[in-house]
Amino acid sequence: MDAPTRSADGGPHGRGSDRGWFTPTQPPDGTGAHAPAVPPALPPAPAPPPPPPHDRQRAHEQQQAHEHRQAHVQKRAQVQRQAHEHQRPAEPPPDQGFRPAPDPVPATGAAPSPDAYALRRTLAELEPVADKATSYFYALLFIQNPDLRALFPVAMDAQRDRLFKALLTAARHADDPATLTAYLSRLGRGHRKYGTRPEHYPAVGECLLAALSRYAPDTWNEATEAAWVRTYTAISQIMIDAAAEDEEQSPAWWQGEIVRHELRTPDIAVVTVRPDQPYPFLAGQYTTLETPWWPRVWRHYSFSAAPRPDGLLSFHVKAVPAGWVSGALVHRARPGDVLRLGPPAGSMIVDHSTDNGLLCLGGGTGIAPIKALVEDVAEHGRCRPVEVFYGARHAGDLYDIDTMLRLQRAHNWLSVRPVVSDGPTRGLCGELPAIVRQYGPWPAYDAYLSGPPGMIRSGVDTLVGIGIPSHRIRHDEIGGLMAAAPR
Ligand SMILES: NC(=O)C1=CN([C@@H]2O[C@H](COP(=O)(O)OP(=O)(O)OC[C@H]3O[C@@H](n4cnc5c(N)ncnc54)[C@H](O)[C@@H]3O)[C@@H](O)[C@H]2O)C=CC1
Repeated sequence: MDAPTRSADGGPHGRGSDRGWFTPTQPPDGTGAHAPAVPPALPPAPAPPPPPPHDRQRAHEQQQAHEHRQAHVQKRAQVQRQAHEHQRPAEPPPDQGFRPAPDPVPATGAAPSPDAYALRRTLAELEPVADKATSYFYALLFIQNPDLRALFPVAMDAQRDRLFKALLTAARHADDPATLTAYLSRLGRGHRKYGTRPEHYPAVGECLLAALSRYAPDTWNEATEAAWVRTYTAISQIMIDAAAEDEEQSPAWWQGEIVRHELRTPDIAVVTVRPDQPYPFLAGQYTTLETPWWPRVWRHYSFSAAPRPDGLLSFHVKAVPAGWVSGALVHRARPGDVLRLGPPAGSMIVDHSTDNGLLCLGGGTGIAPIKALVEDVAEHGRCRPVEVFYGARHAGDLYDIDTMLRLQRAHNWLSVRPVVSDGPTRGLCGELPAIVRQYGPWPAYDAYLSGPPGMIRSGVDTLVGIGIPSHRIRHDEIGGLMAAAPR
């Protein structure tokens, strides 16, 4: 496809005036301007002393063990750095819906840059016709680039417009380079599993601009177009750089063979898979899964166990009505079936630098990452109090209560309280947040919430209301959760 003749004379990320329309640069060397601000990697441990000559075999084994440990330490540091990026405050969720800012003034009250102002005007005008603009964007993209169609699911359901939404989300944060870089880097890494390549970006950019100019004609002019070109160029570059950097360290996806499939209730299964190569992650994180029956349809699930010596990964899946992936994973999947896994993500990880207690709220299958956090605390061997409130609508929905009570018996620092909201119970009855409030206050606790978006919202409000500062409350993004709701 020919490069358009639009100009891009520098932009919010300092692109030079000679850049023109988007042109991918070489993969970064790790020191590029777009490298996310992350903590430095752990320093390498000193090499072991040279072995006596008579013990070469043992020395060889020691050297291998040392290299293995080094690789493990570096990998863990990489995962921690990536998790750190997720912890940035105000990081935009990947799919927060097509809700352009109605007012082109940023929430901070600071005056927007001219580019950000132009972008927000376009988005405000686009809002009422967002659906039409999205449809037009994809129609144009696939007509002009038929080969790109294969990167998307056969049925373009809710996931269909993720790309467009993400671009618009990014555009909204044009004046916040740190947030934007963290968000886009993660997006770029995550796009590797879709087969996205640098040469796809100009094609997408062209169609994006065509859709914007068609559906926001009143605010579209040469200056606006130049602002969008600059922004899209910067967005693309950050994503490409992050993907290239990630490519040196991780595969685009992993394959995982199902080795165990336990149906815990008629619609909830615990699925255990063996990845085809080591899969580094931290307890509390989540991944994306694709089944063989619905190619290119990916859904998020949390790891329900901390990293294990045997490398197996487990997930709790609830089949929801009309849920393609969740239905297949619960009702169709069997040992021997092979899934694909994306990279790990998420910042709901244990802060091991403090001895604060952990107050955990797990609602429904949201108990999965909470169980992983408990195992993580147990592995670190520090006796921090951990209080788990495990909520379900009915007593029969507490499908993992036996496991949680077994953990409680094994660890005297752990307390597990089942809570039922809608049905008869001999135990605690009510909504999780209200029950947790009754047991408070929780002055020396960090809070971890996982479950339906409504539970997280009211849980956060309650916890803040009883004095837990918001920086000590962790949960996955609400917008991301809604997009991630098992289907
Ligand atoms: N499978 C996984 O790995 C993970 C799943 N999740 C999310 O957890 C949710 C689990 O869904 P279900 O098992 O169907 O749970 P559910 O809808 O049966 O509810 C579980 C608990 O949350 C409470 N709750 C629900 N809405 C509430 C609200 N608005 N305010 C206060 N409490 C509320 C219920 O009373 C119940 O105690 C899904 O949204 C899923 O996306 C979250 C993290 C991991």
